[in-house]
Amino acid sequence: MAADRKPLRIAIAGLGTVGAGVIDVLQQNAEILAKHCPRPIVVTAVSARDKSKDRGLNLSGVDWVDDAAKLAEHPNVDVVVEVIGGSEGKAKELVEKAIANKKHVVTANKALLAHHGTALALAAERAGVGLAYEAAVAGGIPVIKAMREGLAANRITQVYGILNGTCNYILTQMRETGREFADVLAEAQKLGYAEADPSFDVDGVDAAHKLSILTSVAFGVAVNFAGVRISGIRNVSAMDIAYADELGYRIKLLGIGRQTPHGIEQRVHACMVPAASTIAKVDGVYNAVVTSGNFVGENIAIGRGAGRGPTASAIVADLMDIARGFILPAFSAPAESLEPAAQAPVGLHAGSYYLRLMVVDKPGVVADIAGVMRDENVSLESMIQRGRSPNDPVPLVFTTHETTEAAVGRVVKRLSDIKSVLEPAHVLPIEPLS
Ligand SMILES: NC(=O)c1ccc[n+]([C@@H]2O[C@H](COP(=O)([O-])OP(=O)(O)OC[C@H]3O[C@@H](n4cnc5c(N)ncnc54)[C@H](O)[C@@H]3O)[C@@H](O)[C@H]2O)c1
Ligand SMILES: N[C@@H](CCO)C(=O)O
Ligand code: NA
Repeated sequence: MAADRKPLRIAIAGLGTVGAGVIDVLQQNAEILAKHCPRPIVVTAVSARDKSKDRGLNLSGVDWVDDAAKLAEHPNVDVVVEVIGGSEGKAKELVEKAIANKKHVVTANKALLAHHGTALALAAERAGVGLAYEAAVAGGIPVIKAMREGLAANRITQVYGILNGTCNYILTQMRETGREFADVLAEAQKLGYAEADPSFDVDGVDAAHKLSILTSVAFGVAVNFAGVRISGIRNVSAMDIAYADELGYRIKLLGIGRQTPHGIEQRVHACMVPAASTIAKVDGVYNAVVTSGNFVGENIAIGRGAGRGPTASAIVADLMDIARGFILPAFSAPAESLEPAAQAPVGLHAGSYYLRLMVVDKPGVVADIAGVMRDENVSLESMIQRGRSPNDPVPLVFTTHETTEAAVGRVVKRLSDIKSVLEPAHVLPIEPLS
């Protein structure tokens, strides 16, 4: 059968880090794309906030549209590439209108999909168009493709990983160079890794957006962002990073999705992982996604999770799939069948924990703390107490044997009532990964 060689006409909404990257890939890799894909991919229209800005891009012959939503009804557009960002506003309006006008959508917008993914997937299926978003989860790593296609024969029991490049970059730099959090964040922003509002990165929200999408693809359920228990890395201090090293761990911001007997567990938080584990060695802007399938076993993908090139690479691959006529349901299962799933209660999470307390160094303080742990049935695995300073707060570090999040929560609350404990406890779960 003769291949369809009609150009695939695309519109790009947003010409920032990712939008400009898409144009780079299409132009610089034109030859390789022509080899791999029967239909040329041609940019016919663009929209961004500031028309006069010099972006160093060659946009000759490309139609500039002031209102991005108008790209949805542009007569010379088959696919809308949405790289504006944000779960509401112009990005949502554009994507909804594009689908309604039977145009395929490729997006890097995890916030939009985390909040409206199931409804958009349903609309796309009913309209007979593709909704592709490989760039939205773990940037350049083809994780959606891997899970939806390569691992499709498996029952997935768990998916977890490093899902935010900015946080991983910050934690790596803090550990390796001792630099301050704010300093490293500014650098991640300059490198184009961070979200428009970087609190989405450092408070774990971006990783939670991605996790909610991943769990939907992995477990065949409706996207449930509200079901993710979220915390970020703002409270991870140089002291915790040093103690992690001493205890044989690294601190990583992980997103973890698991099937449990109580429902689906979705968590994003900084945690300690064994220094010898694969994930501990994934540093800088790199992301990693580990999937467990009942026949394939464990599968690990590592690559750059943010930045102009890797993100654009994923978007152009999605465009090539559309050009090849290869369009799958957005979340593995047909959108019609995506049901909300029961979420496991947070307090039931079982595991070991690291607790750092800042205390007044006086007799009896350790006994008081140990008494609280005994009362709550939390068993200690180790304790580090170093240095003496009658005038300054001193750190006291504990690791526990397996307990529950609820029990640790009760311990933390009761410790705050002890006068010699000067700050709320710094708590990090310990994940026994291999
Ligand atoms: N930067 C990354 O590494 C990365 C990686 C994966 C996904 N993403 C996602 O890609 C999207 C874009 O991110 P970015 O880093 O390129 O952001 P950016 O801030 O660099 O670019 C955003 C672009 O959108 C334009 N824009 C904003 N509001 C607009 C509107 N109302 N109409 C038309 N254009 C508008 C801006 O002018 C700008 O050109 C976001 O959803 C982000 O979460 C980014
Ligand atoms: N801000 C995101 C971009 C990639 O999704 C990150 O740092 O991972
Ligand atoms: Na990806």
